[in-house]
Amino acid sequence: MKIIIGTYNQAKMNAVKDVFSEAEVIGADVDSKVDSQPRTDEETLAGAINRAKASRMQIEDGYGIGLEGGVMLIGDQLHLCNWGALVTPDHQLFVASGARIPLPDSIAELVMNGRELGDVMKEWTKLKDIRHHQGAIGIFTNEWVSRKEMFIHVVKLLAGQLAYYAKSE
Ligand SMILES: O=P(O)(O)OP(=O)(O)OP(=O)(O)OC[C@H]1O[C@@H](n2cnc3c(O)ncnc32)[C@H](O)[C@@H]1O
Ligand SMILES: [Mg+2]
Repeated sequence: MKIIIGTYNQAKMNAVKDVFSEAEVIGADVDSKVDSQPRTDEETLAGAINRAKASRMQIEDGYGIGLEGGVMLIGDQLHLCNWGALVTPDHQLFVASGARIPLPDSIAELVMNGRELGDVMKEWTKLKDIRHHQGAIGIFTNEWVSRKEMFIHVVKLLAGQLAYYAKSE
C-alpha cells in the first residue's frame, strides 16, 4: 500500500506512519487551495480534502491523505480545529475531524488580526520547530496531547472508516 500525504510536516507524517505502519508513506508538496491559516471549520475541511485529492493525483495506484490545522470561532471564542481526508485509489473520499480546544485570548487576538498560528506559537514559545512537534495543542494541554497524537486520532478515524466500508462492499 502506497500513501501520498500532502505535507512534509513531521507531526502529520509520523501520525500517518504510525497508523498505516505497513504502508509506504511519501510526503508531497501539494496546494491546499485555502489560506495557509484556515479560519473556519469549512475552510479547514476544504484544505484537508484538497490536499488529499491532490496527493491522490500524484500516484497512479495509491491513496492520498490530507491533514489540515486551522482555527474557528465558536461564539466569540477562537478554537483550534483539525481535519483529515483520505482518497482511495478509486477516488472514494473519507473525512474526519480532530480535537478542538479554545486558544488563549492573547494568541487568538494575533491570529484574528491576520497572523499564522504556527508563527505566533514559534515566537511565543521560542520553539522554532513547534509545528513539527507538540504544536499549539501540546502547549495548551500541558503536553498531554501532542500534535502527532491528535493527528493519529484523525488518521485512525479515516483508517477505520476505510476498513468499515471495504468490509460492507
Ligand atoms: O506544512 P503544512 O502541512 O502546511 O504544516 P503546518 O504546520 O503549516 O500545518 P497546517 O497548515 O495544517 O496548520 C495551519 C496553521 O496552524 C498552526 N498550528 C500549530 N499547531 C497547531 C495545532 O496543534 N493545531 C492546529 N494548528 C496548529 C500551523 O503551524 C499553521 O500555522
Ligand atoms: Mg501550513
